[in-house]
Amino acid sequence: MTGVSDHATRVVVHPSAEAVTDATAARLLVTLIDTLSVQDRADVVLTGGTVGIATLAAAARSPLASAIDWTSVHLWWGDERFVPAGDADRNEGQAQEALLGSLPLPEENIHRMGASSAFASAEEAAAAYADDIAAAGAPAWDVLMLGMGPDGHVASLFPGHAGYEARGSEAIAVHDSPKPPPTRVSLTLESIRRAKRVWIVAAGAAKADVVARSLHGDLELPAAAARGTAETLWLVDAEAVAKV
Ligand SMILES: O=C(O)[C@H](O)[C@@H](O)[C@H](O)[C@H](O)COP(=O)(O)O
Repeated sequence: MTGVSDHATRVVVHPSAEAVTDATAARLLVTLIDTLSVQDRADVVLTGGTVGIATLAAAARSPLASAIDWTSVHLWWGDERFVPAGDADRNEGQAQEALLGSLPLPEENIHRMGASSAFASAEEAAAAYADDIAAAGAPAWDVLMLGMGPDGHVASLFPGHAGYEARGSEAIAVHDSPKPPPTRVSLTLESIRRAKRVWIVAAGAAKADVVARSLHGDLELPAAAARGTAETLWLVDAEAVAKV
């Protein structure tokens, strides 16, 4: 894909899931401090999932969070569950509770994907999100974090599903997701691959098979195709790399 460099994927192995989330939170906050020392604005794409949300909770506990000018940080999502606003399944609600609510973030910096209470279809929510991204100048995401499912999905791009192949748009509707809830909105692989830094966070033995397959370049798995233009990092625990 154009613009994607051929840098090697790097794997950082931590001793436990907790160490993954603590270290990823610290890495995110330091990267934001660094980024905002050389540019006016940073665009970060968040992920749902256990590890992703625990990372945000770890960031909330970190003293580094107070060293960041949050008015210059814009937050986006890699995917969202198409359920009503306020539903406990919403990735943005979980992120709000874990971190966003404790930060001095202007509301206009929080780019949530649409909920089913606001949009008639996931297609409309995806189109509105693509418009939001275009209005922001289609940023090269400074950091894009992705959780990974035990099937090798990232965001809501699932192996063998049409969404993984989608081209020509920033965001898509996903139906019949193998992971509930079934209807979702996701960034496309194209949008993901515009990121400067892609960080895949994963912990636990249930991920060991797909971590090994992804790192061997098995492109049936969306996780293997998610790469940044400057950096592709796997931030994992020892159990998740046991089969590499
Ligand atoms: O909407 C979602 O469910 C997530 O965005 C999803 O892509 C998640 O990140 C992975 O499934 C990993 O989740 P765990 O960390 O809970 O295994």
